[in-house]
Amino acid sequence: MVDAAPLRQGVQALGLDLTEEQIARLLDFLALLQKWNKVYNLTAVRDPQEMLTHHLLDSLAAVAPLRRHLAQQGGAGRRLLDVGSGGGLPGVVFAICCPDLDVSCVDTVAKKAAFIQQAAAALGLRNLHGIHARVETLAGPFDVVSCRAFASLPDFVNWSRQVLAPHAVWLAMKGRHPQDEIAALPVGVQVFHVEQLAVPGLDAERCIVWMRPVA
Ligand SMILES: C[S@@+](CC[C@H](N)C(=O)[O-])C[C@H]1O[C@@H](n2cnc3c(N)ncnc32)[C@H](O)[C@@H]1O
Repeated sequence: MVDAAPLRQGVQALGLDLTEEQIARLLDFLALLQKWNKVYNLTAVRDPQEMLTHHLLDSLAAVAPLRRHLAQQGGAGRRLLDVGSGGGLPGVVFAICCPDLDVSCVDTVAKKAAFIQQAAAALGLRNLHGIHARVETLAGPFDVVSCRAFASLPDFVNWSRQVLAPHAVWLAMKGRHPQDEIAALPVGVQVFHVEQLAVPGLDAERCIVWMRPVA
């Protein structure tokens, strides 16, 4: 089991405002991930401390930028699609931290989508859904389409373009600034912000590439 203290410290370092219930849900999610990873092979990361930094805090680093974007868009009832979500990263973390956001996690692997459904029930998250499909086959509309450790930026936008609502954006979590991938983006996709992230306890470069379609 992971102790709550390092998570609390990380959340504080990120300047995130989370309730006790949200902290408890994050810890419960980590416990579920550890338990079912042994059966389902959800992630290659097995060490509990590493799961905390490399998965939970890494995903939490994108929460403040996401909340800011949602606040700018205004209004509740927004829908996010997390593409190639695997064991639910960052989708489940977004669903816990943004209760007004409806989050769907899509993955081609059935047991991963089933795990998300199971996590939604176990954690009491009515705003979380697991979808077993290839993203290319989905229809939207979604207001935000996210991914982490998924594919190159050109593949990500080409495979998910059809699900975008009007004024929707892509939120791609990346390591180092992916200059080559940005240069290879198709015409009609604009990068409007590359936002650097600092993950507590992780000495690695992280960023969000924010993109939108342009006429
Ligand atoms: C490297 S994992 C990343 C998982 C998670 N996002 C993370 O950060 O830990 C990539 C995931 O994308 C899924 N995937 C690959 N191609 C896909 C597609 N076309 N549509 C949906 N999921 C896909 C794989 O099954 C895998 O679970």
